[in-house]
Amino acid sequence: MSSKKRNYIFDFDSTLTRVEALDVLAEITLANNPKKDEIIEEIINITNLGIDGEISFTESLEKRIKLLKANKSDLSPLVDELKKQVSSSIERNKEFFELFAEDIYVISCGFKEFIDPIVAEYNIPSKRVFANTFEFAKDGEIIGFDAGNELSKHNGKIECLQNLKLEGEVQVIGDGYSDYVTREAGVADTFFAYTENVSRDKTTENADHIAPNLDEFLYVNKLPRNISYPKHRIKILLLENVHPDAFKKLSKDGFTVETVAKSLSEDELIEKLKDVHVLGIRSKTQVTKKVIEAAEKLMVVGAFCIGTKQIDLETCKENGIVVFNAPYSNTRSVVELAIGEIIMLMRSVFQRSTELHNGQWNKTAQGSREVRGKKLGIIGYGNIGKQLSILAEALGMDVYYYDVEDQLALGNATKTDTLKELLEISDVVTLHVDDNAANKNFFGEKEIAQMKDGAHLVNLSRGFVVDIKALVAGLKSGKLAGTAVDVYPEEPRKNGAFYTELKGLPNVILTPHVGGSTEEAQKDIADFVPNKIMAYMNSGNTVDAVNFPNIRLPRQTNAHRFLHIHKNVPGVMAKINKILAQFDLNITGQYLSTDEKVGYVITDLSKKYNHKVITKLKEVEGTIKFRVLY
Ligand SMILES: NC(=O)c1ccc[n+]([C@@H]2O[C@H](COP(=O)([O-])OP(=O)(O)OC[C@H]3O[C@@H](n4cnc5c(N)ncnc54)[C@H](O)[C@@H]3O)[C@@H](O)[C@H]2O)c1
Ligand SMILES: O=C(O)[C@H](O)COP(=O)(O)O
Repeated sequence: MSSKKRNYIFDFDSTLTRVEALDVLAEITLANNPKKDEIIEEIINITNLGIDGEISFTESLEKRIKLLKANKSDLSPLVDELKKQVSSSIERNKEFFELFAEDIYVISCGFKEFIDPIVAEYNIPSKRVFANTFEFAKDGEIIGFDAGNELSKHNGKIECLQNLKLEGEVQVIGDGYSDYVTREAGVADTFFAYTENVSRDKTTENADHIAPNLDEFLYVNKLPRNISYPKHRIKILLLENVHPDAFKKLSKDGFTVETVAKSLSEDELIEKLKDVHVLGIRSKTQVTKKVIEAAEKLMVVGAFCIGTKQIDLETCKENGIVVFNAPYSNTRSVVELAIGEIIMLMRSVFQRSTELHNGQWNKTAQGSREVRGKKLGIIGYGNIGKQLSILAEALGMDVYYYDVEDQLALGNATKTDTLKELLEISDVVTLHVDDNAANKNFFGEKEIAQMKDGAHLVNLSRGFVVDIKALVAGLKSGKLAGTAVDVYPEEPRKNGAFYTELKGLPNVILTPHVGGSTEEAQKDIADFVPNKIMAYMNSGNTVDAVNFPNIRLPRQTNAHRFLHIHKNVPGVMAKINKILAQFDLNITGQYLSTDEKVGYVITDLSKKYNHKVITKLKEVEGTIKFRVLY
């Protein structure tokens, strides 16, 4: 903190509060006026013209007061309303106003009658509030304002500051013309454009700094604040058309979010991730070792899907990057598509449809069967396989399943001991194995040969699981009666041309990896993954992380939290605790979780401590990442 005396000059309307007070007063006074909306629009218009400097401020004030038709008795409800409308970041940093009470002034072109009671709650006495005052008629009607007050005039804040003759540096924080001209006029040293409630181009263009909230202002000035790091400084990049709800949710929480509709190549990703803290992807983006090692600021990767094999999870872990996914959100969508495709395949519906599209009527029952009573073989009885099992039974199918893990049979499903056994009896085989690399070409010539003649194969799992050449051969030879494929060994990064050897074969349903692409699934993912990201960024929680020791933390209240990620080698914890002891910290909680590679220790401590401890903790050999949260 600078030792030089500094004065902080706050604007009131749309800075300390979220609203323009006279607009709120209009809502009150015009509540029963049939022309209310028209008049309010006119008032807002006049307010903006004044704020932007398009008309003189005196003129704007005179016009508004005339339209308002307000009375003294309207001021009390106005104050009550304004109390509810204090800007969020001002509210959460009340402590700043207490600690720096002597240095804070409010200079406003609003009115002391409503400003004084609001800012009094922030420790700003009336004597440090400079604003206009109303003129009342005998019956209490507001008929004007004190025209002798400099703040009722054009450039009144400049004159007010000149008259104040403040010693030391003067910083002005506001959202409009009357604020930024103070710096131009030389009566303020620095102007902060305050954009938490409104952002005007002219104001931001004329600012030394743009402060999206008070957190940023306090951070830039190294002043005590309620949040360790302003959230808008944390950048989130969402790729691959992630549902817009994710953008909304993360932006609302204060993060700066950018979206890109497609996936990016390795080089593009490296370039883009230079200043990114959180990356959101779906199944296409390859987060390779090279990408991770170049992304120095990266803290979290959110897979807005189930699969995580596109991410080098180990390298992420070694670099202290936590990975989350959405293991359940799109499972129902996949199951519904699988059911639909099983029926379509067994009725040769796509074939009949293609014929008609080509102008050929082919009414036939050949190659068209009901699913009722047929045997469905599910390979991979996990989240998707199990749900499919239930729905298929509801349709009257006889369900068999094979899984490398011991899985409990749901409903009346029958477990087979071997894959061969399942293949030999099933009329339709459907693949729902996970995306682990060992499953590459898991289903090939041998497995197809073991299937019943005229059976069908469905693959909604991963493209590399099936040997496409063997599948094509199986279809061409007539061994298989049809197939539905949603996933391919190579998939393009964005929509456009695509080729597969399966193209043009009869009774083959091809879809472009849309098993999980439903509104419902994407919306659910856009809720689930951002919640995980926010829980980690805001409090350090790693519950459900796929590559990281899981810690569920209580919310910290009135404490600082040290989050230390380190290599899990002997002695690191001892060194950390030795440093904490040396600095005599008042520790209120400590949580540790490790795996064979990393340790994640969280220490909660009371707010007062020697900040040198942070440097010492960062210096501990084996430290991967360290951050402080409060
Ligand atoms: N097409 C899409 O849009 C889409 C959408 C969601 C999920 N998926 C994919 O679907 C697959 C299944 O997802 P899930 O959520 O059910 O996964 P899951 O992890 O819950 O279940 C997978 C099951 O497969 C079993 N398994 C793995 N390898 C096997 C093998 N060789 N033989 C037999 N069993 C094996 C596992 O033991 C596990 O029980 C994944 O590959 C996932 O990526 C695709
Ligand atoms: O892993 C998954 O959840 C599926 O493959 C869906 O991936 P997507 O989000 O890229 O459609």
